[in-house]
Formats: sequence, structure tokens, C-alpha cells
Amino acid sequence: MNIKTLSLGGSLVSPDGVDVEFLGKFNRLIREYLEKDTQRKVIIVVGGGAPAREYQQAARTLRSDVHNDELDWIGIAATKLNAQLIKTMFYDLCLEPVVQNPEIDAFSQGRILVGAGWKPGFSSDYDAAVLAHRFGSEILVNLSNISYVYSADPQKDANARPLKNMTWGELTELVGDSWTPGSNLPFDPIAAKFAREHTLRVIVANGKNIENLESILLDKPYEGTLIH
Ligand SMILES: Nc1ncnc2c1ncn2[C@@H]1O[C@H](COP(=O)(O)OP(=O)(O)O)[C@@H](O)[C@H]1O
Ligand SMILES: O=c1ccn([C@@H]2O[C@H](COP(=O)(O)OP(=O)(O)O)[C@@H](O)[C@H]2O)c(=O)[nH]1
Repeated sequence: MNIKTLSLGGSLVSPDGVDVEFLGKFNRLIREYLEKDTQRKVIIVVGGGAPAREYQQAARTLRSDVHNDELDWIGIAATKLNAQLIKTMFYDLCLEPVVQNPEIDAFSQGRILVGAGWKPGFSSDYDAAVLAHRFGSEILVNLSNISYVYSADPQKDANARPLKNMTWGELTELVGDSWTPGSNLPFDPIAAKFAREHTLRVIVANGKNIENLESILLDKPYEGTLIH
């Protein structure tokens, strides 16, 4: 069995309303990839996107003393909504319920397993890392709206340089080692710690580049950052 795990950033599913055009392309690509070889399976863990941030921000405005765990539960609710949409899109290939606890769920039926958020303290990247480790994915593909991890946030710093290859130590220097609900980072620091401990390799790439995503799935040369 060849299982690939994708952490599908909420920024791709719901950047500002659902991106139906992107999801249509993603749907076709994953179906074509699975049709070509019956040994292939895909795990897709879905993030919260704009609804997670919008509702977390509303909670912060409504209650200045709101606790981080409460904000995280709001974010988790958004990941569940997005994940249910992805499961519905892959209804014939995804036969298990949406995974809400990556430690206890099995992947015995169907070709696609869809996961959502689990519990406070990290992002869906962490849940994807747990599933990748549990089901023996060699590589976790982290799909977001950026083509690489950069030397700084490319949306804030015009001089940010793309980094094509980095160690977990270098990533931690860049993103820190603590968790803030709703943070916008190329890879979650808590997930990075898990990935490092379990010697996972992660590719950060832009999910919108469908041809590039196909290259990654087929183990061909790709545009993106390899973290090891
Ligand atoms: N060093 C960095 N390299 C790349 N992106 C970064 C960096 N630091 C912060 N970011 C921000 O992280 C964002 C991606 O995270 P996020 O919005 O949570 O995406 P997703 O919903 O796809 O998980 C990028 O759009 C970028 O603005
Ligand atoms: O297991 C999880 C997954 C998500 N979240 C919360 O849900 C938000 C949205 O999830 P994520 O960051 O994965 O979404 P994305 O960045 O992909 O939009 C996070 O910021 C957390 O606040 C959480 O607490 N635990």
C-alpha cells in the first residue's frame, strides 16, 4: 500500500468563501491519481481557513478574556465544516467518517481518509503528522497558499527568500516553538516538534499549482520546500 498524507490548508478550501474552482481541480487530480494504481490511498486533513479566523476574531472582540482553548475549539469547528465538504466531494472514495481523533481512527475502508481538527493546542498540521506517522506515509505534503517556506513572511517582507531545503531546527528558528490559535505559518511549530521526533519529511508547496501537486504525488521534481 502506498499512502500519501496531505495537510490541505484552509486557505485553499475557504480563503474568503469556498473556492469551488480550486476544489474542482483538486477533486479531478486526486481521482486521476487514485485510478491509475489500486495500491494508492490518500489521507487529507483539512484546515479551518477564513471562517476559523473570522469566528475566533469575533470571540476575541466579544470577550477580551477569552481563553486560547476556547478559540481553538472555534477553529476546530471550522475544520470540521471544511472537512465534511471534502468528504462529500469524495463521497464514493471516502467511506470512513471524518477523523476527529487521529490516534484512534482506522483506515480500512475506501481510498481516501478525510481528517479534521482534534483538540486545542495545535493546528490541523499536527493531526496530519499524527496520521502520516500512524499509517506509514513517508512524506507529509503541506499544501498552502505559498510556494515555499521563505526566510520571512512573504506577505509582509518583499525581500523574503524562498528556502528549498531546510532542517527541522531551521524551521523552528523561523516559526518559534509555541502555539497561538489561528496563526498563519507555513507549518505549525507543535506539528514540527512531532515531525522531528518521528523523523517525518514534509514538503511545503502551493496547493493551487495542480501540476506541481501531481509531480509531488508521483515523486517527480517539484517546486516547494523539503523539511527534514
Ligand atoms: N516564513 C514564512 N514562509 C512562508 N509563509 C509564511 C512565513 N511566515 C508566515 N507565513 C504566512 O503563512 C501563511 C500560510 O499559513 P496559513 O494562512 O495558516 O495557511 P493554510 O490555511 O494554508 O494553512 C502564508 O500565506 C504566509 O503569509
Ligand atoms: O487539531 C486542531 C486543529 C485546529 N485547531 C484550531 O483550528 C484553527 C484552524 O485550523 P488550522 O490552523 O489547521 O487551519 P488553516 O491554517 O489550515 O486554515 C487553528 O488555528 C486552531 O485554533 C485546533 O485547535 N486543533
